Amino acid sequence: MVLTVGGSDCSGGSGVQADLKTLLALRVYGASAVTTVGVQNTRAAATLYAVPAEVLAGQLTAVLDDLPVLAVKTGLFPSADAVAVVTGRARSGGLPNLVVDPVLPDEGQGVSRRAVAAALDRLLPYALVATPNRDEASALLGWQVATPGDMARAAEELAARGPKCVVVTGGDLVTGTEALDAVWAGGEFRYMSAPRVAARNTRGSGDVFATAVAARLALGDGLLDALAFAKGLVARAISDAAGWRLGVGRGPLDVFGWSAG
Ligand SMILES: Nc1ncnc2c1ncn2[C@@H]1O[C@H](COP(=O)(O)OP(=O)(O)O)[C@@H](O)[C@H]1O
Ligand SMILES: Cc1ncc(COP(=O)(O)OP(=O)(O)O)c(N)n1
Repeated sequence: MVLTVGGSDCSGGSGVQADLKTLLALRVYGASAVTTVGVQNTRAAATLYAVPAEVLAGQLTAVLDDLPVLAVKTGLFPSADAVAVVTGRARSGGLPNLVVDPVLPDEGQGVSRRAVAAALDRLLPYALVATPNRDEASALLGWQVATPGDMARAAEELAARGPKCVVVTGGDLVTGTEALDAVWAGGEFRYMSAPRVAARNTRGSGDVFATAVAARLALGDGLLDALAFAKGLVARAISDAAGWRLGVGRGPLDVFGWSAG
């Protein structure tokens, strides 16, 4: 089973809702610890209502002290304090196969994006895998990650901070026909590529990708196999959702493959 730690997206397209659906699609039991409640939909960015740090800590204890968690995935945190709760558990060795998707909140409403990024930097040493997109990698590193070459350099620099593997995802990088991710794993670099799907429904693609990695690790895959599986799943799920009209904005992925029949 996998524990996902992240924000609630009431519209169901990202956050813990996307994670739990992805786990279900992969026949992996999922538990969740909610860091923040997002009021959001396909049109509007989230207004976040943080769950108190002690409630987050209580959720982690309730799940980890009882259930056989084989991998943990983290997503959106509303504050540095919330990240610190998870880092505390990680430090005591309690978070197996930790996949950190360093989703950053928007600045404002008392939220400091910079403080959350700094706190995530302290969680990274405990991660087996980190999966920042270009924007998140830029915030963590303090320089602009723009080109595929930058993504490669960013993956290596972030790996030097502790994770065994870093995938800098390039979902928003339109440079041709491929959706390109930069992977640093086991001291070696490679690009991971799949045909770019021309689709508007890509909400939660980072969540689906990172959760699929955690799920496959929990099922016993090696690291590179888990990454390859997740890459294929996310491309297929974006493609299958291409005809969906769930909300007027950027809609969710078809993780179950319903459209494919
Ligand atoms: N249009 C697309 N076609 C195929 N793969 C995509 C597309 N958009 C994103 N991906 C893939 O989805 C995964 C998540 O990447 P990304 O969208 O960058 O994450 P995030 O949602 O965190 O910004 C990556 O493997 C990326 O290459
Ligand atoms: C609650 C919540 N909202 C938004 C996100 C971001 O999801 P992600 O997959 O990283 O990015 P998009 O593809 O939706 O831009 C989240 N993780 N949690």
